[in-house]
Amino acid sequence: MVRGRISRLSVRDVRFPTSLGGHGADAMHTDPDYSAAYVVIETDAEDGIKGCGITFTLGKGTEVVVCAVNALAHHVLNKDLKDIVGDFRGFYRQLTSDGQLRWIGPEKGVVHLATAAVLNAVWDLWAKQEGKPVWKLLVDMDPRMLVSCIDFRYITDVLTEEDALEILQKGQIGKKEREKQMLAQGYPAYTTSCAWLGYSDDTLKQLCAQALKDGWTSQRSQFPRARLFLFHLSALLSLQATSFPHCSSALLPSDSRLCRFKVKVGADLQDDMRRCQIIRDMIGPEKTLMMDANQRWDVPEAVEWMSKLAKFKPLWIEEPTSPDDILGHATISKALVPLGIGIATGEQCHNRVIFKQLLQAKALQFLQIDSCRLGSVNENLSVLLMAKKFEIPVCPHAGGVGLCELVQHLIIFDYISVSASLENRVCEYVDHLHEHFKYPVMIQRASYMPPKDPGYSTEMKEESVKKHQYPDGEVWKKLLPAQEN
Ligand SMILES: C[C@H](O)[C@@H](O)[C@@H](O)[C@H](O)C(=O)O
Ligand SMILES: [Mg+2]
Repeated sequence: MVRGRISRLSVRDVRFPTSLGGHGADAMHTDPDYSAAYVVIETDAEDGIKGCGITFTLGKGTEVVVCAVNALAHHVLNKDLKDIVGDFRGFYRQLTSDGQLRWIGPEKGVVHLATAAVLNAVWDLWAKQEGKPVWKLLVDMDPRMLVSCIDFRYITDVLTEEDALEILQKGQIGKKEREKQMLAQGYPAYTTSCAWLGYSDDTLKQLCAQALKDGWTSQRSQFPRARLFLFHLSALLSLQATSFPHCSSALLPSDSRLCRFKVKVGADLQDDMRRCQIIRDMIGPEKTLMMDANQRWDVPEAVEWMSKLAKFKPLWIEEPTSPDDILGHATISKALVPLGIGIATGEQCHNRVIFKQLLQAKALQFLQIDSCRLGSVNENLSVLLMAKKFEIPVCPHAGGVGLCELVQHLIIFDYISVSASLENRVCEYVDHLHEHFKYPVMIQRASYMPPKDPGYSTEMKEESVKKHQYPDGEVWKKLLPAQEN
């Protein structure tokens, strides 16, 4: 039973100096300090349970998000949790429709990242009070209740409440078996942490060798390059995506030694050629390689560059151009069809509207939700359901601090209650900073094992928060004078 009135909201600026080691660096974000605006909400209930939420940022931006969280706080304070979750759609809309703050959004940028941090804390609190991890709270929730958490404004032309309900009701079939399967085997992951752009060739080789040894192995399915090609072709011939499912298990090889790695590209073509060659040589010709350009290119440049990198057989190119350029993505997607390269995007798609249009324009083959970029579970639910309707596989983004912890809940729920499929699906994993969380992710045999602790896995260790708080935490006190000199 949910209980308590929200009596306090605090937000802290927590930063990790990851840029010093080149961790997380890509073609556009060359010095990322993985950071979080860390929100904690408390209630007047006697249980003392707190809700913890984050949004992911890259250092300097964090203080701006912290301001935005404070500006939103009055919408949450003194509210009964029962009233919030009893009309979650209304509450979501209240936060995103603040008559003044909406002007600096709407539903995008800093104010939306702040909304995500606050709502992530609410979901954590709710799940903790129910004694369940968020994925399980969602899986056990009645479809009508799930639908009542979603704001359908701006997407009813492709997904109505009735459509959503129908999808979720169909998802009830076989749910128990899929839950058992998840608990036993976990959700398949791929790793990005070997090949950040800030790493030397030696580091890349060393981390790649280690990852191979640790078994970044495909346990159930491999992305079928031939099928991907056919899918693109069908799109070109204007066939309905639904009439041509691109993930028929019949054609999937079941080689259990297949691996999944992502490499950063886009800054310098010669470097990319060299680094991709190193990885391909190490992982062999059959294993899965993804590439990520982090929005570095113009549309024609993306096509040209990827034509050169095609020989390394990437499954997808991620964020080839501006995340706002829906038609640009569609053009790139069409051009890369004959090369068998899919388009993945989403980590910087502001909201459900952008995802709607990417799907409508057939501009992506892999949809990457993000647990902090979108308005928390509520908005992610709408995107998972749209992806299901368009039969586009969801492969979540998780490169950042806390993103793996959060997004595992969404993708496990997606499998059990929405997609019912693992074909062409894989969730990103990065091996950084998990030690700062009270309930860190658990990876086994290259799969996310469903978390069992109640909540959204976002609670950080108080000691870590204190040490990394910016600018007065111990870590920054030592670093800042050195950086100023
Ligand atoms: C700055 C970050 O590390 C990004 O490079 C990262 O999120 C990346 O795009 C990813 O896909 O993991
Ligand atoms: Mg990326």
